[in-house]
Amino acid sequence: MSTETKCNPDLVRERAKCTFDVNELINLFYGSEKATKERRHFEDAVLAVKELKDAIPEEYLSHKERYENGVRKATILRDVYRDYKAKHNRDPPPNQITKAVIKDISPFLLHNGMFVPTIAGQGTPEQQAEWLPKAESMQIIGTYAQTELGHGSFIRGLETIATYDPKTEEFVLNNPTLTSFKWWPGGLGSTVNHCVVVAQLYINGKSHGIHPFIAQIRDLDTHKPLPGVKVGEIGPKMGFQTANNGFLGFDNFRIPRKNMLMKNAQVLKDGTFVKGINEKLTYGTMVMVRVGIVGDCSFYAALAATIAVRYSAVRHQSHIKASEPEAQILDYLTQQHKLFIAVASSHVYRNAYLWMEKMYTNVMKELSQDKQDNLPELHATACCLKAVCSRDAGSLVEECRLACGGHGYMASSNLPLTYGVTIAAVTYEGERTVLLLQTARYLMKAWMAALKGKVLSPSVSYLLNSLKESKKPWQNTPEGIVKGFQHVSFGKVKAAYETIQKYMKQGKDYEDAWNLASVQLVKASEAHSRAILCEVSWEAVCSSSASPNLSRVLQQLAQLYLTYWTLETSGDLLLYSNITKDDLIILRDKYEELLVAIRPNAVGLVDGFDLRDEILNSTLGSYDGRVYERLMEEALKSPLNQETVNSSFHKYLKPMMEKAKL
Ligand SMILES: CCCCCCCC/C=C\CCCCCCC/C=C/C(=O)SCCNC(=O)CCNC(=O)[C@H](O)C(C)(C)COP(=O)(O)OP(=O)(O)OC[C@H]1O[C@@H](n2cnc3c(N)ncnc32)[C@H](O)[C@@H]1OP(=O)(O)O
Ligand SMILES: Cc1cc2nc3c(=O)[nH]c(=O)nc-3n(C[C@H](O)[C@H](O)[C@H](O)COP(=O)(O)OP(=O)(O)OC[C@H]3O[C@@H](n4cnc5c(N)ncnc54)[C@H](O)[C@@H]3O)c2cc1C
Repeated sequence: MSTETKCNPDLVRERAKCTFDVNELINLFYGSEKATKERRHFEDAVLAVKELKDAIPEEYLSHKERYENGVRKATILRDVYRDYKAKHNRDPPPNQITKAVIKDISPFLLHNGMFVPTIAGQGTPEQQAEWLPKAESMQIIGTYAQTELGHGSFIRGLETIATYDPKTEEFVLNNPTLTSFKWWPGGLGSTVNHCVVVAQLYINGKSHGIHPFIAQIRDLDTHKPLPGVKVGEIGPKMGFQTANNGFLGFDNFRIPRKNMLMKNAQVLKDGTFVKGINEKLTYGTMVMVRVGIVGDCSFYAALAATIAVRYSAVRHQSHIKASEPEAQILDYLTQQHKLFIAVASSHVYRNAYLWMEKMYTNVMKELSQDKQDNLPELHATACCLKAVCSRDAGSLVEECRLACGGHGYMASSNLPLTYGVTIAAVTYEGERTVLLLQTARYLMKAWMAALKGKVLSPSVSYLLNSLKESKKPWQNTPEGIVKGFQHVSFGKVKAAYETIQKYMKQGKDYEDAWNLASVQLVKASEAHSRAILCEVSWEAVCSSSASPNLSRVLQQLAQLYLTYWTLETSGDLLLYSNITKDDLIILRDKYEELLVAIRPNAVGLVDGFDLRDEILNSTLGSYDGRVYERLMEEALKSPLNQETVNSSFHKYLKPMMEKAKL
């Protein structure tokens, strides 16, 4: 980090006010002092590579140049990872330094994030032994090709076909229609030479559902598409410009039998199909990534909050009191209302991610012992938390951007790109509504079990408690608020269930009744997610090992989250809990007190995310607060400022002005 001496004086004053030890917060957030040291050490190693620095901002490059620069940097970054591993005999610690290097999304994201994990998770030991060493060492580069032009959400409807030919012991891949073309996979456009292709398996004319296959699609030497492969890039998007998303179609393209990933289902040489213990295990990589996305949401909220809070400490505009100098915009309570929820939410998502990671690890361990009982709970929880955290994080990033006024609209603030990237997570890895409806299926089953007095899984056991406690008075404490959210979820689950029953009594079948109740079902899932986020995050701060000074601030943040959402969803609470109008007025006052209490620590709290200037990549958010200098320095990099008079003056403007004189 930069030294205090060069800092903007407002930021120096802000840091002097901080009531807790920022380093303690950093170590707590990232796990330990050792983890912080190792992460910083690795980040230093990456940033020391001169070739990774961009000569001009990415925005001035063409689509093609941006991609090529992205690949160039991704390969150098990969070398740094490899060297670290060779030297330390372990992978680099979790870090976000890719953001400092690639800025947008790496063309290798899908290779590392889904191709390798799918081989590891869906391959037999022999298949892992064949492909993992090559994939991990980047001798082959791959992606996860599932979505098609016609189908993304409903994957049982995928149209890519893999027909088994027992004579040659091969699968024949085909994309018979335009809508069957793979569309979206990252890196597919021009980067990868392999992919996991998810396709409908046909044996002797019989369909056996969707399965993952490994296909080599480009020649390893020439990189030309192999015969029978049509592949390309899908073009510019809201973000993800360097992710190199592509399309792919096969025409009688043959792959050997061993290329079907067969940890779950298998196809024997003679074409016998052997079912796996649970066909949904084929969807395993998606579950893992959904868990990871909750962690990503924490990062994006932290990044946007760091930029907006630091900028708001530096920016002065208007007066709170006419007799006093222009105020730091951070002193306006409205600004605190916009920003502190992003700081608090980042901590909430982080704690939710750590909690989900544990659940994921336990279930994977159980699955390795053929125990599947907790898989439905994992799937349902990963779906709704991914859905709610990504939508909220997108809104928080956008609110941070708006809170920076005009300068937040500048690409150099890095808030527009951050929004484009964050909001993509609402759609990828399962569209929000679709995932919330998956959770709703689980909630309906849980509710029916609750009605029968059965024991419920831990994440939904509150449904039983709420059933018993519905008469208890409201308590204006964090624990009381957590219970309140559980009551809301309980009420919405019950109402959605009863709506389905109502339609069925009117003669509708279950599917139609489900569709007619689906707005309520989605809202029940959202309420369930909020109840989990509130409970998990409150428990995490209460059980944290932080010092009293830090603990006080972390509790304030967690309470801010609880109170913010109580006020945002007061209608639901009035409907489904015993909260009163007077309780809400007390909580409104409490919320405002929390904003004021957090205010002196705002800069310390975002410093506690320990995001380097290179990761923030923002004129508004750097540690030293040289906002105006950086805005001007970046503007001067515009190609239009490299010449005093642009040729368009002589070509168009001057002739127009002269014509106007006639
Ligand atoms: C420990 C964690 C470590 C974390 C490490 C972090 C690493 C990664 C982190 C960061 C990111 C890196 C990568 C980012 C990638 C970004 C690029 C994006 C890539 C993509 O988008 S890939 C494509 C993603 N596509 C989707 O998500 C499709 C969404 N659709 C579906 O998943 C399914 O179609 C469906 C679930 C909506 C429905 O499936 P289906 O029709 O087959 O099922 P239903 O009939 O509805 O339900 C039947 C039954 O099955 C249960 N079920 C469904 N899915 C699962 C599952 N995955 N697991 C278990 N069970 C499942 C469902 O609940 C039903 O059960 P019941 O019948 O009700 O009992
Ligand atoms: C940036 C980005 C990167 C991606 N990367 C990859 C990748 O690497 N590999 C890959 O395979 N895919 C990738 N995808 C594709 C992504 O997984 C899909 O776009 C996503 O799963 C949503 O599917 P869809 O586009 O078919 O949306 P649709 O399902 O068509 O959604 C459109 C609307 O229909 C609604 N809808 C659909 N089904 C239902 C239902 N059953 N009930 C109620 N409403 C419904 C949705 O709620 C939504 O409002 C990527 C997408 C993006 C945006």
